[in-house]
Amino acid sequence: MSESQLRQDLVRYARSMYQRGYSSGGAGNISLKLPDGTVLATPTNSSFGDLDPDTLSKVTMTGERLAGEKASKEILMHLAIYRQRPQCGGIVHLHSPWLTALSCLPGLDNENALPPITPYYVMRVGKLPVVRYLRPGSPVIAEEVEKLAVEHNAMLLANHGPIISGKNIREAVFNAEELEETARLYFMLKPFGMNTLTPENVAELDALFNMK
Ligand SMILES: O=C(O)[C@@H](O)C(=O)COP(=O)(O)O
Ligand SMILES: [Zn+2]
Repeated sequence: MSESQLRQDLVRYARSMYQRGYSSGGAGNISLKLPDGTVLATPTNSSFGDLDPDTLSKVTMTGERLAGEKASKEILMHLAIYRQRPQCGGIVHLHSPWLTALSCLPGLDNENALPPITPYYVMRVGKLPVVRYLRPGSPVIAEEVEKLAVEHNAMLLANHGPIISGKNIREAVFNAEELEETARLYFMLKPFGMNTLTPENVAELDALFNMK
C-alpha cells in the first residue's frame, strides 16, 4: 500500500473511532509503520475527528521528526512497541470508556486485567497486563511498555487507558474494538459473577486461531 493510502487509512480509522466514542476531544493517539520503516503518527493535541492526512507526523524509529506536525507525546511508547514486535504495523492508544473505567478499578490482576470470557477476545488479545500509573508522555511508560510488548499485543495503562497493537492499522483497530467490547461485557457481568473459559479452552484457541 502506498504512503498516501496509509495516510488516508489512518485518518479514516481515527474518524470512525471518534464517531463511536472511543476517543473524545484530543484524547488518544494512533501510529502506523510505513513501508520504508519510518512511522506515521497523530500529532500531539490533535483530534481523531478531524485529522489531516497531509499534516500527520512522520518520525524515524528513534523519534526524530521528518515531516508534519509535532508527534504525540506518547510517540516513545509507540516506538517501543514497534521495536519489540517486528510484525507490528499499527498501534492505537485510546481513552475508550469501558477500558478506561477498568484501568481505574482497585484490586486489578496486574498480569491480566480481563479474564478469558469469550473466544474472540482470546483469539485477538488473550491477556491484558497492567502498567503502573505514570504520567502521560513519561519516558518511563515507554520502558515499562517495551518490557511487556515482547509477549503482549495490548496493555492497560493504570488510571489512563489501553494501548493496543496489530499487524497493521486495521488489525490494531479490530483488536481495540474487541478489547473495548470485552471490558463492557465484563462490567455488565460483574454483578452476577461469570463463567470464564478454562486453560484448556484457551490453549485450544491459541493453537487453532491465534490472531495476535
Ligand atoms: O493522555 C494523554 O495525555 C495522552 O496519552 C493522550 O492520549 C493524548 O496525547 P497526545 O497524543 O500528545 O495528544
Ligand atoms: Zn492517553
